Amino acid sequence: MIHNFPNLRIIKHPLIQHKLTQMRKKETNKKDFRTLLREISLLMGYEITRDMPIREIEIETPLMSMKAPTIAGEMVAIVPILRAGLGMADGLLELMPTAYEGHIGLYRDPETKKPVEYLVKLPFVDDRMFILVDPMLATGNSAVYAIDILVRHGVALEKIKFLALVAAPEGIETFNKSYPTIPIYAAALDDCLNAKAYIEPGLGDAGDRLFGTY
Ligand SMILES: O=P(O)(O)OC[C@H]1O[C@H](OP(=O)(O)OP(=O)(O)O)[C@H](O)[C@@H]1O
Ligand SMILES: O=c1cc[nH]c(=O)[nH]1
Ligand SMILES: [Mg+2]
Repeated sequence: MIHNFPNLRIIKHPLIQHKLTQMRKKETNKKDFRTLLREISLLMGYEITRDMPIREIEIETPLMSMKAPTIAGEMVAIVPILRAGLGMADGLLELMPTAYEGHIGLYRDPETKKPVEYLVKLPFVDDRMFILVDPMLATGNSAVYAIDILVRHGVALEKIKFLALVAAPEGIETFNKSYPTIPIYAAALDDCLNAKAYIEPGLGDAGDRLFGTY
């Protein structure tokens, strides 16, 4: 089925695609699942920070002074939606060790599929770019709820990017009902949700595979 999601950017880098396939395999163990998620997130982080602002500063090399580029403005904030988002934050922090990190703890009520909030801790806004991360965009309820929190916290819509690993069309539909201008980066757009609102073909329960829980 052809979808038209203008704010969806599927990152097709061969290494990302290869590693995602490895993650999807049901026989991939917790250790490899976590390592692969960190590696993919680092690679996706490279892609989504292409438009970071740069400014010139005066420096001295061992030979002479020069004007050199450096990252401008406030350092980005990486905000994983707990728990599975933590697996993606690892890779982004490896790429940007000085990034600030916030946390939004949500779990999806098994019955209602609605998010239940259990923790919110965020850095000061200071005109900072906020990268919200969660591997799975299934119904989209968690992502929308988390962005609602960022907006209430004072983050401007144009300062928010959403980074997922696998997205379902239903999740993007829901996301775009509230936030059609916020870019969604993903490694794959899968087919649909099953009766339990799991993404098909998907990769199972990201949090449980990451932490060995059930
Ligand atoms: O788009 P949605 O339908 O909201 O589903 C996506 C959310 O569901 C899963 O989290 P879960 O509630 O299983 O918690 P966990 O990450 O701690 O495992 C997943 O990690 C996403 O956060
Ligand atoms: O497929 C899915 C859907 C929601 N949450 C997950 O972890 N996996
Ligand atoms: Mg989760």
